[in-house]
Amino acid sequence: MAPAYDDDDGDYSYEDDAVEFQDEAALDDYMNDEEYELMNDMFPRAKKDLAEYQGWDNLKVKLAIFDHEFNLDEALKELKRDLKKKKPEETPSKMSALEQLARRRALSSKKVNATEETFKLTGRLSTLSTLGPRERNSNGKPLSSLAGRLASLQYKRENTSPKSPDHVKPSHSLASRLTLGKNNLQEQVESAPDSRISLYSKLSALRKTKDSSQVPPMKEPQDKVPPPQVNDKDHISANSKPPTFEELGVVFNLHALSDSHNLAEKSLGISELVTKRDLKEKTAISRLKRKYEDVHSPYFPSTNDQTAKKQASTNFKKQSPDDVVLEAQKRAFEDVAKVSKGVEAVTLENPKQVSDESADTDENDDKPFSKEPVMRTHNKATSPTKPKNPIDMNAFLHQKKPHLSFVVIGHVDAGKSTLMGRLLYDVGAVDNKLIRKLKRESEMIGKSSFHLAWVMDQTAEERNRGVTVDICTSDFETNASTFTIVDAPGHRDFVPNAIAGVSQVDVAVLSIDCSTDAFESGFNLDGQTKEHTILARSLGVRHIIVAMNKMDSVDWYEGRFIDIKSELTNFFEDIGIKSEQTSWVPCSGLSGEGVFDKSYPAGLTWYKGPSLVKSLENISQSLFDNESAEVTKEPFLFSTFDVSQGTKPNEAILFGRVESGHIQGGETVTIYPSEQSVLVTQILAGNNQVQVPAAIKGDFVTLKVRNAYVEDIQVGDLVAIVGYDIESAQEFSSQILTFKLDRPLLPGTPVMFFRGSCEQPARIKKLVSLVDKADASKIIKKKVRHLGSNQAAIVEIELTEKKRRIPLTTFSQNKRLGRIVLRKEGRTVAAGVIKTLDV
Ligand SMILES: Nc1nc2c(ncn2[C@@H]2O[C@H](COP(=O)(O)OP(=O)(O)OP(=O)(O)O)[C@@H](O)[C@H]2O)c(=O)[nH]1
Repeated sequence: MAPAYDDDDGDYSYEDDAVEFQDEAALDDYMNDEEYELMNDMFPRAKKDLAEYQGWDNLKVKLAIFDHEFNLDEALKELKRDLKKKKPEETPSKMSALEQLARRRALSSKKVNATEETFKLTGRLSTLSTLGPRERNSNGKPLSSLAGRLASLQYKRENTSPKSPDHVKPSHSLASRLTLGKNNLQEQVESAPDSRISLYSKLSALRKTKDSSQVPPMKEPQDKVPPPQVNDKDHISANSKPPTFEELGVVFNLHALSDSHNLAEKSLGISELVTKRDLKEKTAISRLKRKYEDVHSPYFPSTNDQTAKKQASTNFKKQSPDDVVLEAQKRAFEDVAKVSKGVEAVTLENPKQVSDESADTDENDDKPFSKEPVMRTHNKATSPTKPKNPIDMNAFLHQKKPHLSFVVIGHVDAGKSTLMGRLLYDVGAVDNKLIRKLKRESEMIGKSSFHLAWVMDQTAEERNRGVTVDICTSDFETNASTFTIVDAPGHRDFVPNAIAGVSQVDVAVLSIDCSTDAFESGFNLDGQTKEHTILARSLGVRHIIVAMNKMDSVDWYEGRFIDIKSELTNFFEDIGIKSEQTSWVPCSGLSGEGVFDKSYPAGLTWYKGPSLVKSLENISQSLFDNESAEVTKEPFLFSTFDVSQGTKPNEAILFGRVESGHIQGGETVTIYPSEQSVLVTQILAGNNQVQVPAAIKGDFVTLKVRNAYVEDIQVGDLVAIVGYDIESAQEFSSQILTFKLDRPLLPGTPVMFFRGSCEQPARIKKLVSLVDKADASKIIKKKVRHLGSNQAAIVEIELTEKKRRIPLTTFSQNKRLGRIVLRKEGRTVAAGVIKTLDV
């Protein structure tokens, strides 16, 4: 029978002695915390002890331990009585010592040979000169794996070379790097001169038959090169030693590697190959194919077990979650590039010269778009409606806990998700059952340290709304405050999502990986620590809490904390973040010290400040104290992060953030730019979407509205109380500060415009003037031809998506909604504020 749950003390209680468990998960969930910990300690030991036995599974072993009340010896005794021993040949420990030695030697010599051969081949693929000789230890064993060396070479290239316009950066994961390398190799082979392609076409064709879904079809050379002739001299017998590429007469022309501009895109860096000598086609190709696949299999060096190897290779050939998102990003940028191409073709003097090809067309209308926006507007209400059950807002504010939204930013792998998973777990926002489930699932794929990071992902999956805005939010509560976490991905390719995330919050938690060398790689190289922080500053984040994370990995060493803090403080000063806007908390997301209430290790005496959660509570309270008075005076403004159709006709569900003022059920609001006035029927808040009587500035809520035309509402639309009009515009003047630029910004330069969750293709229409960075009212220069790095300027910006205007507010109207970010070719090029609309 199913275990019963005792709600009072949070423990499971036995209703019946004969409890049956269908699977391991059921037993895990049945145990209380203490039992679960004991089990986690004993179970691995039991498994080890039963290695020579067959016929057991995890549930059986766990049940035995559980039934013997965690007396491991007794449990094992009983299990061994019931189980059969494996046959001698299946038990390596039963082999004679000599046999074991012989087997080990045979295996290791096989592995060394394979690795050496692969290294020869790969060395040529990725240029030996760049990799350098492989470091070995005193026993002659390689110090780093081939895959590691390839990944590090790739990493160096990505981080030292300018990026080409449409470059989509590879995922940081090794698997993705190697997959990308494989694809780049393919692309380069496709562009190789026809006369040199014959061997490669064969390789490609072989690969294509095997994995047609992964590899794009190879272009056939225009003039086919006759197959290489085979003569006896060059005959390679099936029994001979596998040839190296030199023996096969194949060399790579590496001149493309010197082209530093394209280096980042070239991945493994092969541009051409030339067949020098003839070879026996069949044997050579099958060998090459094997080697090629081995080299490009991310799993190659790790195992000799063929089944495992095959399974792993198959798994790695599937698109990883990273790859799926990267692919979507790539498509999005391709669309932008298409639009930008059309935009570039337009001269400023004659903006209507959009070529027919690049002009956008409506699916239902074959005509190219006109300059006039295609947008349905509705009848805007002019008089407000009263709340259905009016409440006294002052009394409501008095009893309401302060609310704070924050984003977690930082370099890839800085431990952001783990930190948030830990935080949610420790404050009680996720239950034990979920954590145990995630632990089991992550252990199954050998990534047990990720189980806390999966907490954020898990909640994201459960909340469909994350899909549109590509960020996820999670609510939690402490005794003092309520919070909304906005999770921003660290990877460079997700910066647009990070912008959307950062622009929705009051505070940023900057996660810094304090482990040895990790901070440096996230900071000094082209990492996201700097870009995210600059974005946070540009988008009006009020306070940055620096979570000095992974301090457990440096034994809570104060010197490390001080070094990183001083380097970051200099950087903060450079970008105008004041010291009173920052707090510093040493912590470990993995083990929990410094996050909520887990105390620091006894040895850590140098930090006496608040934990991460306490720091968040302090800021939340002080912002609330300073601003709650304004809430009753400001007009209600709301930005939309997600829109869906309600269950009733003409009902829309809008998820977003209250940007100013307050709202109650029964009030009428207008949605811009479609100017449709709708009635707010319900306000829902929190992870459980509980109905609340009112929402105030800073709250993340869902508004159920009636009388809506859902098809005319989009992410990024603004909602305002009746009587407060919002302009919708396509052109505006802006005061911007440029970032580090590879190329100057010119009139006509296409950019991607970001305002909160709203993202639109745009272009710089006019450079009006250069202004003083400290005081924008001081004009330094008029008649500006281009903008370089780190310059402050007044510019006119034009949105190039003509079908729909977007609702805009100036900075003076709303400090948050008036902020913008401009990106170009995957890089943030400027940030600023909107000064005036429709210039
Ligand atoms: N020693 C130690 N390792 C940690 C800590 N926090 C995270 N890690 C490890 O660091 C790795 C990355 O952690 P994540 O939480 O996935 O990092 P992330 O910043 O969310 O990664 P992205 O979302 O890919 O940018 C995982 O292997 C974690 O187990 C910590 O406090 N101490």
